[in-house]
Amino acid sequence: MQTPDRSLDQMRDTAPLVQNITNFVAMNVMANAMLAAGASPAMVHAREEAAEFAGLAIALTVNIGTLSPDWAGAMTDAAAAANDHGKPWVLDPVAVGATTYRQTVAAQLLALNPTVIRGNASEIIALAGKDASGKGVDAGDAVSVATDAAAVLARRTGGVVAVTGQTDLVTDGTRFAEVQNGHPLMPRVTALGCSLTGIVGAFVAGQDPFEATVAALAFYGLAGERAANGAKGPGSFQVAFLDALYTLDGHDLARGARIVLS
Ligand SMILES: Nc1ncnc2c1ncn2[C@@H]1O[C@H](COP(=O)(O)OP(=O)(O)O)[C@@H](O)[C@H]1O
Ligand SMILES: Cc1ncsc1CCOP(=O)(O)O
Ligand SMILES: [Mg+2]
Repeated sequence: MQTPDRSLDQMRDTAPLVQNITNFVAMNVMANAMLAAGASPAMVHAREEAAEFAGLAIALTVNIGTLSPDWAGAMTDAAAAANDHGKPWVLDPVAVGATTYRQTVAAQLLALNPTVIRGNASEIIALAGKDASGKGVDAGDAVSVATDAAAVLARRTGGVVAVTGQTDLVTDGTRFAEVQNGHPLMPRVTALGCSLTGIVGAFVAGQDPFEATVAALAFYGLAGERAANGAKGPGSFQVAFLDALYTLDGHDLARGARIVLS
């Protein structure tokens, strides 16, 4: 398995162009997080150009946080184009369990076999068609409760599923990894899950999806730990978090990643 520090270095060496079709809340937060980490984000969602841009970008991320019909069409077009071009793409099924419309669009996206699905436990459980306890965009279920749903989705899509929360879980249906990095201030700042999806997109570009996803989660969680050191609350944490994504290097990650494989 490639070590997470090598994955980080490879991502930074290539500074991949990642197309993101994300939500209105996340757009700025996510672009800044991706830039700080060393990637090159582009938020491109018009249906007239989304698929064409997917051919230019190295990877695509799709997030259903503030969904509307026009955007949903751009999402399926871009994901299909990414598949046609052999580019990896990452699905963030924000609040999928909340409404029938989200479930319908998420099912269309799932049928396009995302390379990686990244969501909180309630989203992963709902996406697998089971009863979840999500509260809008926030999780109401523990990550451990989503293990079976994650494995089912991974086998169904042939991709990787990452369930995030207090301790993260990554699986490709066969391999499982627990990523123990992170800090409780992270879910107190909006769009940090969405931003992580963008970071995963940057790591999977040209890398093994399972290894790259594990590395991205460890890197992100460790940046959260570093940022929390000295933060007074969500406001100062958010600023320090951007700095930590920028300053954290391969040596820090090799020392600080807490990953358990099974
Ligand atoms: N209670 C927690 N303790 C430590 N890290 C957390 C906690 N909750 C979430 N995180 C971290 O926050 C990041 C975003 O995950 P999450 O909050 O699950 O996403 P979302 O915002 O989509 O619900 C991940 O890196 C995750 O590990
Ligand atoms: C608050 C909100 N409402 C619709 S999308 C969104 C952002 C959700 O971000 P995250 O899933 O990263 O917490
Ligand atoms: Mg989310």
